Amino acid sequence: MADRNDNTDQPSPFAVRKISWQGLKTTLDLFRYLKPYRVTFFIGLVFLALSTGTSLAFPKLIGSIIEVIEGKSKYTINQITLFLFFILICQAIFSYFRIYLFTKVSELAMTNIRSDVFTKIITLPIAFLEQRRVGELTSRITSDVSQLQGLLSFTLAEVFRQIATLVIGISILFYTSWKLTLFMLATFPVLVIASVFFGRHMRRLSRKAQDELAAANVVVEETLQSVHVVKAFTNEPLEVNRYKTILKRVVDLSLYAATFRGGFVSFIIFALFGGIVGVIWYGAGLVQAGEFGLSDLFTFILYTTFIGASISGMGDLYAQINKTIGASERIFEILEETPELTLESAENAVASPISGQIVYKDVHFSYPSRKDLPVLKGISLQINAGEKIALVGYSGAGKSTIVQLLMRFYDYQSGEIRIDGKLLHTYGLSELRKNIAIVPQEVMLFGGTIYENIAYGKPAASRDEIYDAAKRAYALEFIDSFPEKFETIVGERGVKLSGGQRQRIAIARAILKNPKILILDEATSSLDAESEKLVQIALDELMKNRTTIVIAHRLATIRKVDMIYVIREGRIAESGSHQELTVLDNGLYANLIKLQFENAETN
Ligand SMILES: Nc1ncnc2c1ncn2[C@@H]1O[C@H](COP(=O)(O)OP(=O)(O)OP(=O)(O)O)[C@@H](O)[C@H]1O
Repeated sequence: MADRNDNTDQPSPFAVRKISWQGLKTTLDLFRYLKPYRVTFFIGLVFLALSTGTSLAFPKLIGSIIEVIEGKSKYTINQITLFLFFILICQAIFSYFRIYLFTKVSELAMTNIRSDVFTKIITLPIAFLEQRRVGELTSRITSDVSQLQGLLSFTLAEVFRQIATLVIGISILFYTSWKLTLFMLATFPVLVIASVFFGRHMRRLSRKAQDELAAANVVVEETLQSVHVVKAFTNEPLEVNRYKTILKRVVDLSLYAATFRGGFVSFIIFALFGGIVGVIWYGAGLVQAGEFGLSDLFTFILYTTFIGASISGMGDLYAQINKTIGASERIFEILEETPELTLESAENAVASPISGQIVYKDVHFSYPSRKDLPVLKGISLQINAGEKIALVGYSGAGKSTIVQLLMRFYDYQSGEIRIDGKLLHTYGLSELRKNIAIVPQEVMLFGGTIYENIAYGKPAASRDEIYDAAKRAYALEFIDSFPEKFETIVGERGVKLSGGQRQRIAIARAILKNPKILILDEATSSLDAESEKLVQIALDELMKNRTTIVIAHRLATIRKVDMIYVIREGRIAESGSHQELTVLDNGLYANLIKLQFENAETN
């Protein structure tokens, strides 16, 4: 939990900024995802234009009814009302198709963006992914893409409608009476300036509140993730207080923002209606002077309301577009990264035919996130095909790092790693990794059935192969003890398997993968005697005929290996067989054995 508040160096997703051309270009670039659906999109645009047009016809038609009342029209009230209904029906139909088509296009395009972003994330090197928080990457796929979808399904239509309302509305008004239009327009600058000024300040405040809310969510997320730790330390009150403190900041900020929003809305209502009252006052004078018909005044007032509403909504649209640009940039950032492999190459990869001889020669390495800190300082070792070696040493010595380099999770800086005499990077990534299986310390089970979890080792495996793997991993006895057997759901929402059972699932996975090279990261926590025995037999079965590197914690495994390498501070301090190393005077291994395995030996 040490890194719970380390998000300070990440730019806030709600940071306030101006719309930049570069950002706008990025957003437009993402429009290429619309390309496959351009015909549907275009038809949607036509419906958008039609529905905007019909809604703009309303004020005119209502004006026409007044004309009938004034006796200045050649139509009857019924005729015009009928026409109004006709327009209403048209508008309903147009709006329906506009919404349906835009939603269809945006859903399809967003699905493509989401799967592209996910594909990119999953094919990026571990070094890149390690530097990001999981939550941050998830939010790119969820909220950032949703924001973009909002632009397509809603904001775009609104921008179009409001601009059309402004242009067409003001043109009709000029045509009706230029004097009154100029009078009306004179009241607008006040509205515009106020809405820009207040709008900017309010956005800043609401973004701060959103930031705080996001921080509050992080507390919930992290507390739930580490709920065992929280409860073990009886720190429930501490977590609740932490949450409450942030919530209070959210409320304070929101209330402060509300005073501005309240003031702003009041002002807008006052200014908008004040403007309308002004227009009525000036227009009524014109009607009295005979310069202007009553119906025209009616039409005029309705259009003015439309236009006023459009202008006051502009600030909101600006904010939406701004947010969308931010979201697009974050999506692009991921899409532009260079992946370590392509999905196609991974799909078509077959394990390169190797025998499994491994050579490390003077390998130096430091992690990309801590370049100045050498972790491996000249590792040299040789493992012949089918041999078993153990890496032992204190925590943090570099044992896991040695095997991570073999999987090419990271690239070493100098020295050489060869498999069957060929340099590691001459193998394709997937072809290499298909040759290696890892049984990790902490076995991760995916939500799903036991069957699916074993099949993870070889998704194309037949039922027989999976049963056989489970049998050879000594997992059948516990799988059969569940009523649903292989169909038992495990993972977050399913049955909780014990440490030993999880390990046997991992062993079954590895058996199914059938690799030439096996990496065994033994669990430090000991299992009960019965589980331990079963796991050990299963491991022995798995290690047969495979080059095996064990990160060893158990005496039972260490005794059986051909060679032990003792790692200290990134170097090989001692190497030899168990017998050779235990007799070394003041030897590191002898000490380790004494410390770690004293109990095991006496058992
Ligand atoms: N992803 C990483 N980024 C930066 N530093 C790392 C990373 N992983 C490990 N290290 C550092 O590299 C050093 C060696 O770690 P490594 O995990 O290889 O040790 P280990 O011998 O396997 O320890 P353990 O037995 O506890 O797993 C440690 O100092 C660790 O802090």
